[in-house]
Amino acid sequence: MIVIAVLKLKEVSKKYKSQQVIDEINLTIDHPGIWALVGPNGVGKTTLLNCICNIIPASKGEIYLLGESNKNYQVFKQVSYLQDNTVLFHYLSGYDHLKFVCDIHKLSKSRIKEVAEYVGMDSYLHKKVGDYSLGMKQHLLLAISIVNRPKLLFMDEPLTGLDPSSAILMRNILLELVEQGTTVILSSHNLAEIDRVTNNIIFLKDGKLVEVDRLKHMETQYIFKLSDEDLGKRLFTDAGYTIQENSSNGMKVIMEESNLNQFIQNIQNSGISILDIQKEVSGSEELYETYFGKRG
Ligand SMILES: Nc1ncnc2c1ncn2[C@@H]1O[C@H](COP(=O)(O)OP(=O)(O)OP(=O)(O)O)[C@@H](O)[C@H]1O
Repeated sequence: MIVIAVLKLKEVSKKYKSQQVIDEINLTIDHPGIWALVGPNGVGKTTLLNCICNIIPASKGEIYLLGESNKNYQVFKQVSYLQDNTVLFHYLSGYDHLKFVCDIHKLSKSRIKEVAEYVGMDSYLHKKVGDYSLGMKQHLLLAISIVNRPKLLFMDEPLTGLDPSSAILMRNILLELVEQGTTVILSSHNLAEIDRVTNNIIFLKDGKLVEVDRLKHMETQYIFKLSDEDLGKRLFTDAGYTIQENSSNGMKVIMEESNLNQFIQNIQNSGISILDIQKEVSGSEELYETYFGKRG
């Protein structure tokens, strides 16, 4: 059986004058899920998404969406792209925008109300976009991008301006879309939120993509605060653990969860008390630091 890739990039490059932003990248995504495109400001995430969606032409290479070339505009019946809010018209209402998109996709007007309710913007649907807040515009962009129930959805910084409850709503909507078979590729700087929705991270660095399965890099660290630090240090070293950090919070060690109880026993048998134990699971933030160095 031939499996048609949801997204396929073949040797794609993009140059602005002499600046090589995307450099002969290859990528195949062949099953539904969420992929996060991550990299520092100015690295080329928007450029790449724009090339994929044929908003700007790639300088070189081939791009296939749902098995079709991105030059075949028909494919965009099933593909959506949530761009930044500069694509919105201030003098039109949310309803006007959605009506326009529904007309293009030949969807009935009832879908406008349905999607507005779904993303929580029904109370300001008829207001002019010029009077929207940043978060309200983001809700509208989300509504526009999902109104056609896309099979493939690209999102450039979808969390911009969202308050915590809107971010939770966005997360739930993304997870629901994936359950229904949609593939989502989103760029975001919000690594904590990315960790909540996916383990598939694609780093963009020096024009190249690095695909990472976060699960394979996840480490559990425990911070132990003990009544006797010197004896504690010796216990860790004797058991073969390296203390990663020693601060007023305690001593941080990488330890598999299955070894924790045994180690607690060792500590208790040695006669010292455990004042506190905290657990930390490394996420995209730590992975990001290995590729790009510490943030801020
Ligand atoms: N139209 C353009 N003409 C010339 N250079 C451009 C153009 N658009 C973007 N660039 C340059 O390409 C590089 C990548 O920009 P891009 O907006 O794709 O980065 P990004 O990763 O999306 O950044 P951010 O995280 O800040 O949104 C930057 O150096 C930018 O200055």
